[in-house]
Amino acid sequence: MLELNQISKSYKLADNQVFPALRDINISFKKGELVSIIGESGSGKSTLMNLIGGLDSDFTGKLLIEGRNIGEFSSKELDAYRKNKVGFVFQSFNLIPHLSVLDNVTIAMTLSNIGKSARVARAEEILTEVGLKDHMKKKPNQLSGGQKQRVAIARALINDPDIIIADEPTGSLDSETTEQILELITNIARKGKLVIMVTHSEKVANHSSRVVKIADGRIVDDIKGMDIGSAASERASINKGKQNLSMLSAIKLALNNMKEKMTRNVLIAIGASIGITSVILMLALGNGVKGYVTDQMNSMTNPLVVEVNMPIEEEAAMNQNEKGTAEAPPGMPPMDPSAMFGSYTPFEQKDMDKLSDIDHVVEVQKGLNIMALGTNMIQYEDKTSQILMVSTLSENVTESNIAKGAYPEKGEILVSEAVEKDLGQDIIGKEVTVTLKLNEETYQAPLTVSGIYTTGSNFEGTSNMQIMFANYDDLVAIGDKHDFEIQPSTLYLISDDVDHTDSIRQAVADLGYRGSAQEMMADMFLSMLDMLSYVLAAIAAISLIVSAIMILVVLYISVVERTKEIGVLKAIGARSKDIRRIFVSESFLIGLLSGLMGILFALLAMMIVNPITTNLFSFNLVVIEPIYMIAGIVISVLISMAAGIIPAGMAAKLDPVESLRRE
Ligand SMILES: Nc1ncnc2c1ncn2[C@@H]1O[C@H](COP(=O)(O)OP(=O)(O)OP(=O)(O)O)[C@@H](O)[C@H]1O
Repeated sequence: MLELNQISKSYKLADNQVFPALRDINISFKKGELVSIIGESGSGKSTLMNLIGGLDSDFTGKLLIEGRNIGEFSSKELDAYRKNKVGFVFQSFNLIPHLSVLDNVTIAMTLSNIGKSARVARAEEILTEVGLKDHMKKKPNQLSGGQKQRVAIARALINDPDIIIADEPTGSLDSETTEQILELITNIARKGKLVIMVTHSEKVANHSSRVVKIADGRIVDDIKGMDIGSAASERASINKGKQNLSMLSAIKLALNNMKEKMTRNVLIAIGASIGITSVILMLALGNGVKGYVTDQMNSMTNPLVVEVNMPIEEEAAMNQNEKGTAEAPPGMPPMDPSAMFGSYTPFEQKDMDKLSDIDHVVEVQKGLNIMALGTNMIQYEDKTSQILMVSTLSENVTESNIAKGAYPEKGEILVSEAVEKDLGQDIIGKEVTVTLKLNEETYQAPLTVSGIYTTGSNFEGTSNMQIMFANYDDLVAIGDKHDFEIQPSTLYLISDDVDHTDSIRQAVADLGYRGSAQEMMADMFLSMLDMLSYVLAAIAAISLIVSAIMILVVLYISVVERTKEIGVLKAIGARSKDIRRIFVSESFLIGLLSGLMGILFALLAMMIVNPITTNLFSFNLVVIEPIYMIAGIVISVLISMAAGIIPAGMAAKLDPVESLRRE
């Protein structure tokens, strides 16, 4: 069944030296034998077992199993050989501490993706055989030494292998338990399996059917032992499973590993969640503020109207600055400094033609906006109000902007609350004297106040200013009276549909004209917000990098801690891929956990912050959309899995022989 031909094995040492551990081994084994390998410490017993067990295929000579040379096996064939043809029993049991007896025994079946019911059925059968049927649910540390070794034997037998390799199986047991375990092992051989066992104990060797002595890597003796007899061979009718560890089983195994180190994993997830929380909050904050600004814009302006101003000419701006009149008053957005009477660039017919040609524009209305300090005023009886802004009425001023009184007809004006304060409460319906400075000359005209204007928004700044709205035609008439032709400083394009307003606005910008001052302010505000988002994004990025490193370190530690377990899994037949899969699953789970925590913290922050901002500014600062939470989870999982690649690769690459040797 098993034949070793001219087997030699050397270990490479430093400085290109080699140490010959096995030299020219020639031996063959039959089914039903119980072979004891004896020899001094360091004689090469374990080395030989590793070769036979398929843990080490780096040797010279031929190691034939049923006529096929293990030395020529592909790594896939070698994995299958370990999984299905050999079973390992170790001196120190090497059970996986966080798995139950049942799971320890069936791990090889899990690695073959065999269903739970089949696994349990087979485990019951095999645990009954070793006398541990009632201990299936226990963890290894709840068992006695003898019981642990029985579990290990059950694990070795689970896939009904042809060969059992036992490295000092009784080395850690007292004499009574040794007897029981030996009986169990002898029984296995009797039923037709080949059992090869390393031992230091003569008593144990005496129980076997054959004793092979090794010294200095050579076989020095090969004698027949006692007759152990034979029993009917019972081949288990089990499905050995051609498949491999499924992702789901890998996640289950990973979950089990993680439960073992619960506190550590939760702490890591909390640490990693900080980055995720900041990502979600960053998005939610931007969303909240943008929503607020857009709302405010919509409440201040008519959604069908696009305001158009002439582009600011650098020179005009410079001149105005020198005159010192271009400074916007506090609380007011920066104004086009040229929009002063007599010095602004008016719209010409060709501008109007161009603008009215824009798709979906149904009408172009003319308007005038004059900002000045100390030149325009309204007088009523002995009271005077200095007007900062003289504007014409447009579709932008609607009924919602009328706080009191009525919308102005011809010959009427609308004044802001600040003007009302200057001129007295009873100003509505009264005729006032409006003084305007046009073209460096001062003109006066009597007009009637029809109502009080309000911005209807939270931008308190504008409602505290002295603003007057008049009909464009009235202003033109005042100009006409003095032979001064008024030309529009502002045009209002009326859209045929709310949905087309944005495209019109874009077309206006493309033609090189400016939008409204509010739009400019909102744009400025939004670009400031963008900057804030970048800062938050940088914080988030840094914390994500930190969490990636944290996860990497923790998984690295986990690999180091579980080196032996990885060796056991490999001996049982786990492929490198399976080991990687288990660790990648672990990083996936950490990522998932920290993503969920990140969402939780972001929601908590939202619940704390929003009531405060609602109270102060009547809007929700943090607006979390479901897509942000999904993004949080996805980012978290991706980062965690990326961090897991290195440790998982390390675990996958571990050499089973060395891992098993690890104390
Ligand atoms: N990875 C290695 N690198 C270098 N030398 C090694 C390595 N592993 C084993 N050896 C050497 O090979 C020889 C055989 O070792 P092996 O572990 O097979 O001995 P053993 O007979 O099983 O000993 P013991 O009974 O003490 O377990 C020893 O001299 C040991 O120092």
